[in-house]
Amino acid sequence: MAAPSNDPHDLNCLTIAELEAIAHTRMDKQTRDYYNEGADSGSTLKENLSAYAKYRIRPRVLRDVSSIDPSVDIFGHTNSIPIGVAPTAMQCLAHSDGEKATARACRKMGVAMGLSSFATTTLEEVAEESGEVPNVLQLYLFEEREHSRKLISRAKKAGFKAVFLTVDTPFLGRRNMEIRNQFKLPPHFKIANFAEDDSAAQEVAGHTGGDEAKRPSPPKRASSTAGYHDGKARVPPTGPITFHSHAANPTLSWDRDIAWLKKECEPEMQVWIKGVATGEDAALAVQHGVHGIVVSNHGGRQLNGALATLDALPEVVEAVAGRIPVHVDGGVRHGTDVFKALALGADFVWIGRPVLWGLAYKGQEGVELCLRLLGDEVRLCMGLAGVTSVKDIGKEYLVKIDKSGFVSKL
Ligand SMILES: Cc1cc2nc3c(=O)[nH]c(=O)nc-3n(C[C@H](O)[C@H](O)[C@H](O)COP(=O)(O)O)c2cc1C
Ligand SMILES: CCCCC(=O)C(=O)O
Repeated sequence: MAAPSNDPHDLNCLTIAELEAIAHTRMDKQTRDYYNEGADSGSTLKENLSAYAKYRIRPRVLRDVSSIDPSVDIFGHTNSIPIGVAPTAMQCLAHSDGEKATARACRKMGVAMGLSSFATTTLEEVAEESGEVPNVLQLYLFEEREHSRKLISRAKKAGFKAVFLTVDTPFLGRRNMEIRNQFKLPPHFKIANFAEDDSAAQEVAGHTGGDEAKRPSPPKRASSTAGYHDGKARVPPTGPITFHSHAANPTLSWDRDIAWLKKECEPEMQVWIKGVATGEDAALAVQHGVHGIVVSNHGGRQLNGALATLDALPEVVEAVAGRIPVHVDGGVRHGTDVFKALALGADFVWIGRPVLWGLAYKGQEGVELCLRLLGDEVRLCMGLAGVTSVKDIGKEYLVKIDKSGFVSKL
C-alpha cells in the first residue's frame, strides 16, 4: 500500500472547506439552502462538526508506517477507505449527471454508495454505473406499503446489498429556509424511483401528465409544508410521491415494521437502520435482528437539539458490544474526523454534504476529488498517528479535552 502523499489533486481546492466554498458559488439559492441547512436554529448541525474538536489524537512513534492500508471490508467488498457516500436526495439539483456522476466516482474510487429513495435517478441506472462497488438503498418505508415493496424487489434484482431504513423521520424536521423558499423540485427532474407509481397515482387523482410544479391543483399533503407536524389529525398520504408528502411516516414501529422489512429483504439484502442515537435503541435493533446500525441525526436536519452523532456514538457502541457493525455519519469534514470516529468504535463512516459540494463543483470529477481529499487525509492521519491498519485504530489513540482544557484518557 502507498505511503501518504501531499501532492495536490486540484490547486483550487485542497480541503473540504474549500470545496464547500467553491460549491457555494455554483448552486442556486434554493438548492444551496436545501442542501446545507439544518433543522430549526441549526445547532445540532453545528455540533455534529464541533464535537470532533473535543477529542485530540495521541500519536505513537517509531512504528514503521511506510506501508499504510486504509481499506475496510464492507458487504463482501474491499472499500478503499473507511468512508462511504451517504444517501442524499435529489442529486440532479447539484449537477445534471446527479446520482450517475456519484456512482461513477464511487466506482472509480472503490467506495460504497447509499442511494436515497428520493433520488433523481433510478436505482437500476445507478446499479449499472456502480459495477462491483456495493450499493445500499436508503428506504423511507411508506404508509402505502406497496410502493416500498416494489422498490425493495427492484433493489434486490439490481444487486443492492442492503437497505438502510431511515428511522429518524416520523415527521419532517422544520427546515425554515426550505419552507421560506417554498422548495420544489424543478419540473424537468423526477423522483425517479417512483415515476411510474407517480403517474399511476396521478391518474387515480384525476391529473394528467406534468410534474409536481405544473399540477393545477396539488393533491392533499403534497404542499411544501406537508409532512411537518402541525398538531392536526393525521391523514395518510395519497397521490403523487414527493418527499414532503411521503417521506415522513409516524406509524413505524419496532415489532411490526422491522419484521416486515426483514421478510421482504432477506436473504438477498441486509436490513440496517439509519438514525439511531441512543444505547437503548441500539440494543432494540440488535434484539430485532437488524444487520447493522448507522448512528445518525440526518445531518442535523431532523431533531434539532439532539446529541451530536460523535457524542452519541460511544453509548451505541457499548450497547451493541460488537454484535453487529456500527457506522456513523454527520459532520465528517476531515480525515482526522474519520480517525476519531473509528477510534470511538465506529466500523465505518458515511459522508453527506461534502459529496454534494463535489457534485456541484465538477460532477463526477468533483465527487472523486472529495473522496480523494478525505482518503488522503485518512491515510496521512493514520501514518502520523502510528497506525497502519484500520482495525488497529482504537480509543487508546484519543483523549477528550473539556472547555477548560482538561485532558482525560478514554
Ligand atoms: C441534502 C440532503 C439530503 C438528504 N437526503 C436523505 C435521504 O433522502 N434519506 C436519508 O436517510 N438521509 C438523507 N440525508 C441525510 C444523510 O444521509 C446523512 O445522514 C447526513 O447528510 C450526514 O451528515 P453530513 O451531511 O454532515 O455528512 C440527506 C442529507 C442532506 C444534506
Ligand atoms: C426527508 C425528506 C427526504 C429528503 C431528506 O431526507 C432530506 O432532505 O434530509
